Amino acid sequence: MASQAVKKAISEAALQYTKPEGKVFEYGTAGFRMNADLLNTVVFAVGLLASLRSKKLSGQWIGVMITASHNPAGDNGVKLVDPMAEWEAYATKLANAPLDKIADVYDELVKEIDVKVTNPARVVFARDTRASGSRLAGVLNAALTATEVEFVDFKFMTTPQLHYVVRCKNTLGTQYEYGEPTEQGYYEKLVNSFKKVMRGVKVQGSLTVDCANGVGGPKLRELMKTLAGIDIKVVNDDVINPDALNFDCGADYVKTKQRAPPSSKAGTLDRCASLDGDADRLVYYFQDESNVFRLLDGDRIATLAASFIGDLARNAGIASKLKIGVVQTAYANGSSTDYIEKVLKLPIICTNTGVKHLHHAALRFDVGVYFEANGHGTVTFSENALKVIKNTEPQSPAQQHALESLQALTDLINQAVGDALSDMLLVEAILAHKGWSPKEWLGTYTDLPSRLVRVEVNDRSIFKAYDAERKLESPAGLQGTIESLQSRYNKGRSFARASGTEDAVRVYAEAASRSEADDLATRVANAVSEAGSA
Ligand SMILES: CC(=O)N[C@H]1[C@@H](OP(=O)(O)O)O[C@H](CO)[C@@H](O)[C@@H]1O
Ligand SMILES: [Mg+2]
Repeated sequence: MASQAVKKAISEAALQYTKPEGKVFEYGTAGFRMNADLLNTVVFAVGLLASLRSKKLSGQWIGVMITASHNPAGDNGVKLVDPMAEWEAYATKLANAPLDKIADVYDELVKEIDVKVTNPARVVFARDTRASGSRLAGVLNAALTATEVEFVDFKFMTTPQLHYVVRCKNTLGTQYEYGEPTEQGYYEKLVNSFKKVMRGVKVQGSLTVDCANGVGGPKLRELMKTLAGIDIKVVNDDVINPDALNFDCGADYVKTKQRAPPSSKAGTLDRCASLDGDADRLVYYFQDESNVFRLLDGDRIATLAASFIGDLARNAGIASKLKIGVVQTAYANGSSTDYIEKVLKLPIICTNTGVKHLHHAALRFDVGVYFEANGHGTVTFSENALKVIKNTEPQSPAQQHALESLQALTDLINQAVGDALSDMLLVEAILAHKGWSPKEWLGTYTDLPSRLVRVEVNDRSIFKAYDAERKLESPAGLQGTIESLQSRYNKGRSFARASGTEDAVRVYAEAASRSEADDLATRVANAVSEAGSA
């Protein structure tokens, strides 16, 4: 049971805030995310939750990130750094508790989760550059203070930087020590490993990086202070104008609109990349000789990384000892799936949408390459993989070079979470090794034209998916309709699922030609709309 003093402190702190009337909160795929004005009590609840979670894990460091990623500047959000399926329900419960009862709900959870309240609790938190961030950090501070948590406020950080710090703090002094738990430690790890991976090769040409006017901008500039060997042109790094964030720029804009930010001045065949608002998503693109916009999305980064790591493993003579695999979602372009299976000859797991599902599945491989098509992703290395890479005795200089490159990759890649800055260095290193421009990268396979449509319905919860969200079990009959529609198109594939972050159903369709993909998407969207208004 929580002490009377703690309960009193929680009540007093909570009553400084006002709960938005009639609003029901739910912890979703991306934590809590909404208009920043509604978030005080939600952030307070997450502070209490972080305290419970840390105590439950005997004082392990828990990370809390205040961000709304690619959402408009007026939104904000909050999420815990570690994936926590069953804890989402506790988060929801605390967030919806009336403020005068929140200390009692906290206490009920202490009992329900069986938390030893005398355990220490430790939390680190950070925020992106949104104007509302400092107010919300203050709320979090109040919740952590009330529950007597030891905490560190890292101020501005990218989401992956906070993940990095959490992992470093929790592995300090163990055999899995991940690095120095500071922002500087993060840059040093990236810069040093990039240098090692780049031994003997050079990055060709420049890279223009659109930072979505978010926290990635200043952090990329910080990284560039010690990073050698790449000519990076930073654009859209205005964090002063509060409305600029994600406006007409950023990874989400580029992926959704399938075009470069209007402000882009990049020339033909120039390599460009975009980050999202909290720098955990990355996409590449360029303008080809016919001035056609060409996107290199998460599927492309996954195939590039899988092919490179596969080659290195073969050159290092350890391919038979490492199970390399790729994890995708239903949104992956069918051509990328084909390429992975038929050309790279690697196994694929398809999971539900949301990085936590992909990350979890990736851990089933020794080297698990996972990316969502929209650019969230990374590569995980198992304990066995790390051991094999470290302990194999090279029999030739070529083998030694491959082993050293693999070793450096395990440091360059942020294994805690998908990280746009780390992924960017990975892509740059691979292109340099392969001697590829983005054109050769694009040439590995041809994407099927695809279309993503958002359909608003009365109640999206009636759309229940299965088979990694590729099929619908309800509303009854809809799956049959979708299948009969897609069978009419050459290479037609379509599915519908309720979004986890927006009040809508998403429809995806791909087919052999642009007009077929559009047509299939429209027809399935109509069927969804009809089923959703019944
Ligand atoms: C099709 C799509 O891009 N869906 C996104 C989106 O999820 P939805 O559940 O589709 O709203 O937001 C998630 C969180 O950022 C991200 O992981 C996911 O990839
Ligand atoms: Mg993001």
